[in-house]
Amino acid sequence: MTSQTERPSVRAAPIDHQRIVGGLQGALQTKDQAVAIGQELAPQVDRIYLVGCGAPNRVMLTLEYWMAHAHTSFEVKRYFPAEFMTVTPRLDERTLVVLGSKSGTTPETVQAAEFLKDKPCLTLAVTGTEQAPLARASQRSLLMGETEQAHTGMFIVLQALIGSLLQARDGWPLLEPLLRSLDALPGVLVESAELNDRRAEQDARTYEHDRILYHLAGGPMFATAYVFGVCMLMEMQWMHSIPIEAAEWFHGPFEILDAQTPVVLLLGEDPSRPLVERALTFCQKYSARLMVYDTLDYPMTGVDPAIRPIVGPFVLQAALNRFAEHLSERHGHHLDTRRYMWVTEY
Ligand SMILES: N[C@@H]1[C@@H](O)[C@H](O)[C@@H](COP(=O)(O)O)O[C@@H]1O
Repeated sequence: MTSQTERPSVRAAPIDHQRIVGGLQGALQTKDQAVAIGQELAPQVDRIYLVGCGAPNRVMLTLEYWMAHAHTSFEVKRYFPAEFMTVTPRLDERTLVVLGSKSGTTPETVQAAEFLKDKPCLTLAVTGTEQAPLARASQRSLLMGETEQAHTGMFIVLQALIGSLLQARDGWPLLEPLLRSLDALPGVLVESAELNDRRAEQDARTYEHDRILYHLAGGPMFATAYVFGVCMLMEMQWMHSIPIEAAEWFHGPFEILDAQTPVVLLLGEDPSRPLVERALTFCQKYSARLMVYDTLDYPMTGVDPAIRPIVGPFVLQAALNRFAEHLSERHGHHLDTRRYMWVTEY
């Protein structure tokens, strides 16, 4: 670790209201098209495969969770693109394959779309622009535009699509409050980042020298444990940072906990909350080095109460982004620095 005087000048990016809200306008406009495609495809499709790497795959995890919870009559399965091509699941004319990639250039995701070209199924890409290789290789696309906010943008578009499919096919009653709440989400991200900034800075000071962090979450909130733990701290800070499902905590992982072990616990308002609360009670007994982030602490202005559990993972993500920004400043390690990804052959 470099000392204060030698530390390279990396600064936590300020919270830029216009960049966040402006960066999500493309996704908000496209969500109406996503709803229309959902209504059109609902009677034509029986199986939905959700295919993406990294963060898009975890956005899809939240969709898969809510579709199971709604007792959907669709068969739904989520895949990593590389695995999707080796498993080659059933693909027929009543199969919809949704491929998500923020950049639209991730090789495995583009290869999966190419692989599907001579199959009878429907393909739908969710990505930035129509020039993206993924959009070119897919039959249809939902586009978010060029944006730094593609993570939440992908959620907005995919959740609108899935909400519409669920309403048309299974009579899901929450589409209208969902769409209203998605309109409010960009402002909520700014609100949540601002609300957490001071605490995030304090947490970054407290945990600056820790190189190992565990993240505990359940249900759809596991997406946030993964994106924060792996995409942000492992990939962007080179920390040993491990997300664990709360439902699995008592089946091995809890043996690692001692009084020095830092754990980030993420609590949402979805049905998995009691699983995380049980893990929290245990952690409080054996360690004082816990960071508890709870969506109940966030007002989510403009979000319908019934939709809070659905958007909760993205609200905590916005709050935790501040923690990553402040850690990057204290580590002198910019969030864009990679040693292998996009730099070497792999
Ligand atoms: N942290 C994310 C990864 O999770 C993701 O795999 C990669 C490619 O993502 P995409 O296919 O959305 O462009 O981008 C970032 O590095």
